[in-house]
Amino acid sequence: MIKVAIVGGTGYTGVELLRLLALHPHAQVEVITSRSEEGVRVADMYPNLRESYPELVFSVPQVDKLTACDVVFFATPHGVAHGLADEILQAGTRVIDLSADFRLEDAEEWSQWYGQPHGAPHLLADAVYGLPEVNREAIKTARLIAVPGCYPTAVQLALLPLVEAGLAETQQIIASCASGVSGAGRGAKIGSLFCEAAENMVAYGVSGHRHLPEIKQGLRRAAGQSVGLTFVPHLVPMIRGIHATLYATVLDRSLDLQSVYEQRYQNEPFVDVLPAGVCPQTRSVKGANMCRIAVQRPQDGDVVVVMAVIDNLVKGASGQAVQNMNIMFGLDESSGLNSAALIP
Ligand SMILES: NC(=O)C1=CN([C@@H]2O[C@H](COP(=O)(O)OP(=O)(O)OC[C@H]3O[C@@H](n4cnc5c(N)ncnc54)[C@H](OP(=O)(O)O)[C@@H]3O)[C@@H](O)[C@H]2O)C=CC1
Ligand SMILES: CC(=O)N[C@@H](CCC(=O)OP(=O)(O)O)C(=O)O
Repeated sequence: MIKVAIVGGTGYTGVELLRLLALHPHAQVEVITSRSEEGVRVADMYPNLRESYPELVFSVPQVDKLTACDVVFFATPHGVAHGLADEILQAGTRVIDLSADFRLEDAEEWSQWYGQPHGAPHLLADAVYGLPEVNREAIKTARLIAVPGCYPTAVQLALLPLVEAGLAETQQIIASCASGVSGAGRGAKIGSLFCEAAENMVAYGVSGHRHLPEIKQGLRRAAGQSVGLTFVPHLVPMIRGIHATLYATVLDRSLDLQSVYEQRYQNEPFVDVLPAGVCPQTRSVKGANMCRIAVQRPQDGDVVVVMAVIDNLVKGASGQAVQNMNIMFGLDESSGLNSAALIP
């Protein structure tokens, strides 16, 4: 059994890790932290997990307890893993960070977008960007994983087949995306209140969202050159889900893009290219570690429209984190991750 610690167990991604790991045949959660809920039983805070974790209690983060485990997941706000990862790694425990702390290769760029100094630039060389569909080999031997952000997961998976093969113009790609409210975390914020978010749709971060440099970094690696991207996220009144719509100009209209996408992802357990003409729905991935993608070229024109959906808390965060753990520990990549989506 892999001994697991979760730092930040009361947040949405933390409890999603608990839910997924409860179904995992080769992992056991030994430590779960919360500073505000110290001493509270998981079973009392999350009754849906009563049978899975009857004894597990939230404790404050203590390095010796974390390093007694094989792997530590950070489901914490940005900057927390910077402060703790080094000591944990030095003790031989692996780290899977769901925050953005190690996603950008350039510490200076990170501090510009995140508004604080980078707390562990010396660890960046060890960090592997945990998008298995791109980095599977590097993940196998990694000690420190930077789990991609939710929007970056959907947008990159939607665009990779085009940019890797140089099939689209790469200077003016448009990403129009929508997220459910759980993407903003569990902390109280005006914008997450029911009366603000229900029956409403609003764009935000139009002048620059912190996921822009992460997406551009991934697309640059895939394309072998810098990519021009306009990224506009929206908040929509659902709890879970991301819907990404990408617009790009194809270089060759005669290409069968449906086949290109099907071939690129034919061996990927968690990417599903839908049949031609079918549009993906967020509810088809709710609770599942899956990205469903569709590609169309309306009216046989130059513009390709790619649509991708994920559950922000699963393939966009905790599910992808478990997928990384499976790869790092030499397990079947799908261990504990095969559940179907929840409908409705
Ligand atoms: N929500 C989403 O859809 C996604 C989130 N992410 C990222 O995952 C991370 C967690 O997100 P989410 O679950 O939404 O966040 P939440 O705000 O819901 O939860 C944050 C958790 O971190 C703990 N925490 C806060 N500050 C500290 C600290 N200084 N030291 C230790 N623990 C701390 C909190 O517990 P306590 O204060 O009691 O210790 C809480 O359990 C974030 O970096 C987020 O950006 C990534 C992809 C998607
Ligand atoms: C709806 C909403 O607020 N979404 C968050 C992104 C989700 C997320 O947590 O992404 P990270 O993993 O990069 O932190 C946002 O726009 O900042």
